[in-house]
Amino acid sequence: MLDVRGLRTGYGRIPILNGVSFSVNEGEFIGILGHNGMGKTTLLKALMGFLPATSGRVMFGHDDVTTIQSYRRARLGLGYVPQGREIFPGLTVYENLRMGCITQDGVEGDIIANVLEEFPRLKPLLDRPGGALSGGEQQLLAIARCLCGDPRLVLLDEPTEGIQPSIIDEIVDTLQQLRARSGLTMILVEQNLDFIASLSQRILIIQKGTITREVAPGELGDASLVGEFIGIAT
Ligand SMILES: Nc1ncnc2c1ncn2[C@@H]1O[C@H](COP(=O)(O)OP(=O)(O)OP(=O)(O)O)[C@@H](O)[C@H]1O
Repeated sequence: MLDVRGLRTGYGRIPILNGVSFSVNEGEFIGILGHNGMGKTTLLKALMGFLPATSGRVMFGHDDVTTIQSYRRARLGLGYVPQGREIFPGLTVYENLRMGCITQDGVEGDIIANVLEEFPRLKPLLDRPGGALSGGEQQLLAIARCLCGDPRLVLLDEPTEGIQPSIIDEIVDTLQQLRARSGLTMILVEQNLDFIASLSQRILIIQKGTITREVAPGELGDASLVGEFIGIAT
């Protein structure tokens, strides 16, 4: 579904991604792990087209999306849930979901009702300002808003950051159900090893702007591997 070859990008003249190559099959959940500052968020931004590729190629299905604008990538089925969630705090939960429908031709109310079936916790909160939700509820809202755009591949950046454990479990359950029911594909950037291990089929390790290794979820229990390649204490 996604094939990335030799992708390079950076900020101004500072190179951050130095030739990233990997591929994702339809229905797969792929985790990306790495030290702080290794380029995980930069990779997701480059895949969405928020940062231009300086070289390399990104194929999404049969489409070469390397140079096309972000809104066209979204229309082709790429969805993005940014780090920090970036919901609209002054808009209600329902209005936030309406924003997610902007690229869609269907009936807005039907799209939102359909998505809310997977997010029962949001149903009683529809009239509440997004900024009045807890961090976990905001994360669920950000994922639900993304799904209103009917993505085939979702890029999810550090969804557990600053969120209490009970809602982290709920996010895991929600994403597992989505995978089972809708065959969603996902690239997940995370620092929470339990979270990434329970959702990912394969985990790619990013070091200094390249993918250096692929590990199975079970290998994240190996403290020496985690310390050497990921730098997170278990
Ligand atoms: N807007 C920017 N301008 C210049 N440099 C940036 C910018 N955003 C990020 N960087 C730098 O790019 C590098 C990669 O950042 P990135 O956010 O992709 O890392 P990350 O692996 O997602 O880290 P974290 O786990 O801390 O979110 C870092 O050195 C960072 O300081």
